[in-house]
Amino acid sequence: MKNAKAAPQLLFLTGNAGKLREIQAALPEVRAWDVDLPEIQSVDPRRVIEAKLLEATRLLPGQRLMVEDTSLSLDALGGLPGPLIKWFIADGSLGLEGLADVAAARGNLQARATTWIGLLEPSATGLSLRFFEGTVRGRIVRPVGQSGFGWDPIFQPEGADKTFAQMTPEEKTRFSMRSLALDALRKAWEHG
Ligand SMILES: O=P(O)(O)OP(=O)(O)OP(=O)(O)OC[C@H]1O[C@@H](n2cnc3c(O)ncnc32)[C@H](O)[C@@H]1O
Repeated sequence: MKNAKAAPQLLFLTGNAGKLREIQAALPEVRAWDVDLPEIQSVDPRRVIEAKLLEATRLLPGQRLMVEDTSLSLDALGGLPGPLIKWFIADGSLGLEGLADVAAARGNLQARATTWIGLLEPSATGLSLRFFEGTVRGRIVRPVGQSGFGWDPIFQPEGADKTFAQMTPEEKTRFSMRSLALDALRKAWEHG
């Protein structure tokens, strides 16, 4: 089995149940580690991921660790909020409606969603850190749909006529940035 060496101790550092569900659907051997680590602020997700992984491996040396960062970038805002999306859609902030309003008011609905996965593994020479990325383009629409999580209700990926939140989990998997990042990771595993 190609993934045999991935089992069973790949720890996914996350407190997000939606992300965990989707990652485990693709990689059932992944276990969650919901640890509260300081998160540096940067518009480069790789820097945020790397800092988290290095802190985590200090706490739990010798483990294979995974961190994932998913961002939503609006062309109407020059690529923001990107990795800061969580704060834009938090309660009391702009929210999904507000983001959709901004995109519509600026006359540009184009957006891209990107998942970065960082993998930190013990290696013969110390630690190996690898990144895997997946991006899909789409458009921002008024919130619609009940499934999924986060900003799923306002993102309609290219090639689909509904938002992630209107899709079944299988449909979202077919269109999602996370699937592309996971494909890249699996390819790297297959090639050793
Ligand atoms: O503990 P971690 O894994 O860091 O979880 P998080 O919720 O902080 O995760 P991110 O920074 O990657 O996510 C930024 C925001 O984007 C949301 N999000 C992540 N993946 C998503 C997806 O596939 N669809 C919709 N929203 C998503 C997520 O709920 C956050 O509000």
